[in-house]
Amino acid sequence: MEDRQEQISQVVVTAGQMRDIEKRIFAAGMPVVALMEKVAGLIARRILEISPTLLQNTFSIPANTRFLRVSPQAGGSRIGILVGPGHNGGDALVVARELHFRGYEVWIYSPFSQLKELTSQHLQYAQSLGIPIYQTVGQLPDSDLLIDGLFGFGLERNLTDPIASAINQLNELSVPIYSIDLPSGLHTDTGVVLGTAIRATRTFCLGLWKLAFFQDQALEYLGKAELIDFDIPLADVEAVLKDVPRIKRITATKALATLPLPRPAVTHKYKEGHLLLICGSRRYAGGSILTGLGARASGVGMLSIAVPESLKSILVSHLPEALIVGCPETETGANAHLQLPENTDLSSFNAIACGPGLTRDATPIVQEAIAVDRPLILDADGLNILAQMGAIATLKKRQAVTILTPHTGEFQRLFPDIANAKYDRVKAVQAAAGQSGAVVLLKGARTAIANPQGGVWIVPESTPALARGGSGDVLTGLLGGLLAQAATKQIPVEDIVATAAWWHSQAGIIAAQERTELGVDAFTLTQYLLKVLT
Ligand SMILES: NC(=O)C1=CN([C@@H]2O[C@H](COP(=O)(O)OP(=O)(O)OC[C@H]3O[C@@H](n4cnc5c(N)ncnc54)[C@H](O)[C@@H]3O)[C@@H](O)[C@H]2O)[C@H](O)CC1
Ligand SMILES: [K+]
Repeated sequence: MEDRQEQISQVVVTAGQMRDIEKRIFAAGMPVVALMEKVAGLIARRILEISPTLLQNTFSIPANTRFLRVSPQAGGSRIGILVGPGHNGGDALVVARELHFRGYEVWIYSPFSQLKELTSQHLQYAQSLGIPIYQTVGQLPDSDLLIDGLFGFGLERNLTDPIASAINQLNELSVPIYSIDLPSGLHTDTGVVLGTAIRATRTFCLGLWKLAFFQDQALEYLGKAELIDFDIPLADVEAVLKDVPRIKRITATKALATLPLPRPAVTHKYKEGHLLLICGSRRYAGGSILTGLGARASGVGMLSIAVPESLKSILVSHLPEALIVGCPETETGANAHLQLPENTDLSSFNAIACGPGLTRDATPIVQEAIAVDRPLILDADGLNILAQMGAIATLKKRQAVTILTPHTGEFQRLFPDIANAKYDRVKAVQAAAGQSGAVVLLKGARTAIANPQGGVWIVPESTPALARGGSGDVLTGLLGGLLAQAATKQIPVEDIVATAAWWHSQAGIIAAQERTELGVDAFTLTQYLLKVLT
């Protein structure tokens, strides 16, 4: 059983679920005011840890800093606290008080007249301490850091003036902004900007990760995100989430535990999976090589690659360990149909991955692959051809596992009736998996993987370095190899897909760190895959 911190770090919740979890905590006797003190105390401590430069004086902050008492005349930096009407504002006011007591020059921006009771009390106390309070942006003094406590997961509707234009002006100040729980203005679940939103330098997500953190359109507002764990009992999380399909972040711990490692001491190549790749065309020879290199990195025991006959020699030269199957080709140089060596039938493969570099002229071979009762991954033109065939009706006929790995454009062609792919990718991928019965991986800055029961894995970090032709081919090969190796094990397919996507993005991140985001072409990416594990 994973430890508490690992379990908490995987959980992703909606605003409603967070509210229900909070209600349980308060119903169990935890006073709201106490929780606010605890949470805001953790936030204040984290701010001081992150921004030692806030202390403009000669103090050096020892690593185990509790709160350093800076004498007021020491003239620490100026910190502006943005206070909203709800408990997000309450959190911010507690932070303001604590920083004030430690000698920081603090001021408060509180534009709302109607505040929740607890928030109003904290504001009153701040005022009694002599902390200056302003109601309009025009009055605000300079600052070196802003703490955004305007709105958290209680934001329900679009922001309007005056707060909307105030937020736009605050964004223009080009002063670092640390947001409490969420950048104010983001929808907690979809990450959609409700009118306008704070562009945070950092965001401290409170207690449990909110869905917004994994919606592509939120990323430019979140800044560097981290979780502030304030000891939410797992029992409360389970009680609220027990009957709903889980949305989880894939973590290194989970991904590494899903890999086919360590290998049994006694094994042989046929026990470590046999993968068939159906890919390539005269026009896109490289796609088949990249897919093969991705499969190689997975460690799969046996690799067969079916390509048009004219590509056979180049594949052999790049992948000498693979069995290259030269297939008849169409006059445009596409894979016409599968022609396996005699006495080899498709049931000898643990998994089939079909699509990279096929072109649209390879419909017959995609139909053959779909008709085979073996675990099947469809990608690239395999998906485009499936879309032409009608994805949902076609896949309903399959018994064996199907995995689809579309990017947004392919997704829309496959599932034209699923509208919200742009605004709520998690809901969209859940709908696609439910309707098609397939495990669907929707590529993006935050790739999401859903199973037909609605469970979702989200890959919580990636790199724009991967936005290049060919990186998807590498993922298909890597995933195919892991799927083939897992055939004899009882591992949920979506876990394998999430592990492949995590592995792929981690390789991109390491490569980008060493070579910049411009230096991660698909071939280089294949050379970094094993660096993730070593
Ligand atoms: N996660 C936890 O367990 C804890 C959360 N805390 C903090 O509390 C907020 C949630 O507080 P809540 O009062 O529910 O909502 P907000 O502070 O986010 O503010 C919403 C507030 O504003 C009103 N409102 C909603 N939409 C608009 C709008 N478009 N324009 C103007 N006003 C709007 C709404 O009526 C609410 O009153 C959470 O994020 C944490 O920061 C606890 O303090 C600690 C534990
Ligand atoms: K906020």
